[in-house]
Amino acid sequence: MTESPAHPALWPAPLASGAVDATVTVPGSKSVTNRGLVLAALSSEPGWLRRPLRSRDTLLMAEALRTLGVGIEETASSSSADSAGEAWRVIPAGLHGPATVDVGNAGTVMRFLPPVAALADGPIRFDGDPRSYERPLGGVIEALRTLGARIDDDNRGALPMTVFGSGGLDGGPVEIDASSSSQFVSALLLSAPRFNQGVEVRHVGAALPSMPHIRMTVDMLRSVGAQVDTPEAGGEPNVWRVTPGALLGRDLVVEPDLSNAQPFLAAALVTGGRVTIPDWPAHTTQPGDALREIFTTMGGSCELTEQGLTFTGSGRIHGIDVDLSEVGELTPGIAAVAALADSPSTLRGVAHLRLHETDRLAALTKELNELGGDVTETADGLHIRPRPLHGGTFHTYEDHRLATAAAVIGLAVEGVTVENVATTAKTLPDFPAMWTDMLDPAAVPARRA
Ligand SMILES: O=C(O)C1=C[C@@H](OP(=O)(O)O)[C@@H](O)[C@H](O)C1
Ligand SMILES: C=C(OP(=O)(O)O)C(=O)O
Repeated sequence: MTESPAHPALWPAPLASGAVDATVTVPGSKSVTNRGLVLAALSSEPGWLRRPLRSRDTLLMAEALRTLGVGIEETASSSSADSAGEAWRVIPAGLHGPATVDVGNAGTVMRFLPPVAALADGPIRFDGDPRSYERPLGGVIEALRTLGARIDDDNRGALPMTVFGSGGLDGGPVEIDASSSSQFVSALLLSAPRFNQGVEVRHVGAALPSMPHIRMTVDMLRSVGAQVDTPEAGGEPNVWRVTPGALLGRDLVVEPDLSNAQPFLAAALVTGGRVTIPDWPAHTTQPGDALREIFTTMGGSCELTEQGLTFTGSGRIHGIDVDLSEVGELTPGIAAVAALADSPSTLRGVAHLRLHETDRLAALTKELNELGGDVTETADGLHIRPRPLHGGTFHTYEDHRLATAAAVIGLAVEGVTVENVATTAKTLPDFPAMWTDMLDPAAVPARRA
């Protein structure tokens, strides 16, 4: 539905002239912002989101909630905790249809909002980018039907579709195969305090990916007063229960997006330099926190201080054999670094990436090989044997993480151009400028004047 840029430009990825040495302030987490918006919209009193991410995915979420009747005001923040000085004030209201929701290609919007729509009164139509029609949604649709919703999915198990909200949902027990996306489970849990009977979600089927994102859902639900039973807390494996009840309006400061910190940390690794990310949380459910260990194994070292996380490259990059099923969204950035390493890598546990923004395994294989790489797809990941790479056009398939991965390669390989770098707007609209600033921090005041 939303227009993509008509002629995606070619962006010459800058070659690093030496070791980077920069402090990079990374905007808020997509996953936290979009959960925070949904929970605030379902609360019984107004709340705040401070330092929210403003990117395509989060603006689509905010717009969709507004369309349903929720008040979301842009406001200068009064909190000293918010040095960015910006916040969203969310004012819950009755949820109404008819309405149309544009999900773009945001997994969080296309999965988290259908349960919200089932609580509205009136039909809510869901549509999005062509790729959104291909991304898995059937589990959410079937689960909502089991819980009492009426849904017309003309594409049978996918978008576009209409949820005929009836002002409430029975809820109760439901089985779901969420092996294609953890967001199925998160979606049902997030709205469940508002279901008449709450929910008992039982994942059946193959392994569930992205567990940290489910923990994020549970933590954020609890922080607004929801009662959630989890497998970790001594419950049954693969079963989550949410008790019905009112949610509190909270004041939430959104953490920096640690997965979006990845290309900048990778720059330190690839150039043997140093990058500091301020406000790196000491405790977090974000999967990006795993980069501390993964990139250290690949050749750097890191230190968490009051200034943030400082990652220092050693000048050597090592291959890695790693199961990324918990942190799948880090795969493109790890693959980029692995292609520049001094030994082969095996990335495992990420078959579900074939159904992300693009088929990430196929796209990484093709694009790295076209630059001279030697990458093969496995059933559930990639084998990457580093080779000397050459310049060329790196296609991004409207995938923000392909674009940032290409920029990492471009630091070390002359003549890499990135097709449609603007696709980074999905979660990081300022990426090209942030990248340039990182490479030449001394020139930032002049550039920004
Ligand atoms: O819940 C979330 O915020 C997310 C969960 C993960 O989805 P999958 O489980 O579909 O990989 C992740 O890849 C995505 O970027 C964000
Ligand atoms: C998989 C991703 O996004 P989405 O939320 O659209 O699933 C991602 O950001 O890597």
